[in-house]
Amino acid sequence: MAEAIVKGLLHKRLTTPGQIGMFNRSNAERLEQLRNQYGVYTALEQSDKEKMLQSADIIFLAIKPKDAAESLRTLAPLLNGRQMIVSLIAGLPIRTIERLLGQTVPVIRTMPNTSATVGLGATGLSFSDAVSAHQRDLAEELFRAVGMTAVVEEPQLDAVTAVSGSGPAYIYYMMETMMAAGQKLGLSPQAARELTLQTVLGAAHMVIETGEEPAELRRKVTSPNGTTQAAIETLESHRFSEAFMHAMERCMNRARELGAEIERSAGE
Ligand SMILES: NC(=O)C1=CN([C@@H]2O[C@H](COP(=O)(O)OP(=O)(O)OC[C@H]3O[C@@H](n4cnc5c(N)ncnc54)[C@H](OP(=O)(O)O)[C@@H]3O)[C@@H](O)[C@H]2O)C=CC1
Ligand SMILES: O=C(O)[C@@H]1CCC=N1
Repeated sequence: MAEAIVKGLLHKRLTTPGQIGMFNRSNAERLEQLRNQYGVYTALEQSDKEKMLQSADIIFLAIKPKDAAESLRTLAPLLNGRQMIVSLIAGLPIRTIERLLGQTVPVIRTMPNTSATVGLGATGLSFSDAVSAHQRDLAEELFRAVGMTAVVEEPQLDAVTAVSGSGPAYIYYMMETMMAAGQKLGLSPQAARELTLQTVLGAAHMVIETGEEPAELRRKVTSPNGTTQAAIETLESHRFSEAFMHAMERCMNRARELGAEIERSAGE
């Protein structure tokens, strides 16, 4: 996810590689690849990581929820009151970030998605009380450079995760199935892939460019007693819509569980 944002920011020329520093826990090969590909600074040694954090204006937290508590505890003594923290971590509440840091700092909690890589990301944002108007504008500008943004109340970020954070995976899952089914029905792998891709792209563009609701556009594809009706009825007989609704609820609840797990470990 960090790479998606860096790639998007550089592509839009919102910053320069020399203003970006990246590090991870231990994967030197991955850092070398990022340095070669984007020209960003990277740090391997602990002392270099600390210097990078101390001199940063904006610190992006792009670590997995399971690593959040330890990382935030390590980060706490390196803060100088001037940095702004931007968290991408699913489910992790601002209050837990502040608790783990042991201080009140400007925290921007976000839920982006990987489509930021190609400038078509969708990011939900919420702000802690310590975030100034200027910092809000800056954060929105950063994420607008890689797609669209929506400012929401913090609890709604878990719903944003269910819709757009994890959303690309649902579409890829559907595409995988459409391609496999196309092949099973006799198309070549290439034809099944190309037709699926163009169908997904075209459908999204139709909603954007006609301004019509998906339900209306679907109605226009569905001839009475025709092929589409037969397909949709089959999906409904398998409770597709209900299953999808359950999946998204489960996604949102999982984000909350992840946050609660970190909160528990913050108290230990
Ligand atoms: N992937 C997605 O589509 C989205 C992800 N997110 C959120 O983004 C976050 C990152 O996810 P994702 O990019 O998929 O995960 P990745 O596993 O790809 O990246 C996590 C990175 O964190 C590094 N890391 C772990 N512990 C530390 C540490 N103590 N200090 C420094 N670096 C550390 C890892 O380094 P190393 O490899 O060396 O261990 C790795 O580079 C998650 O919290 C996720 O919820 C949000 C929206 C979408
Ligand atoms: O699967 C995950 O936990 C992360 C958060 C949103 C997308 N990927």
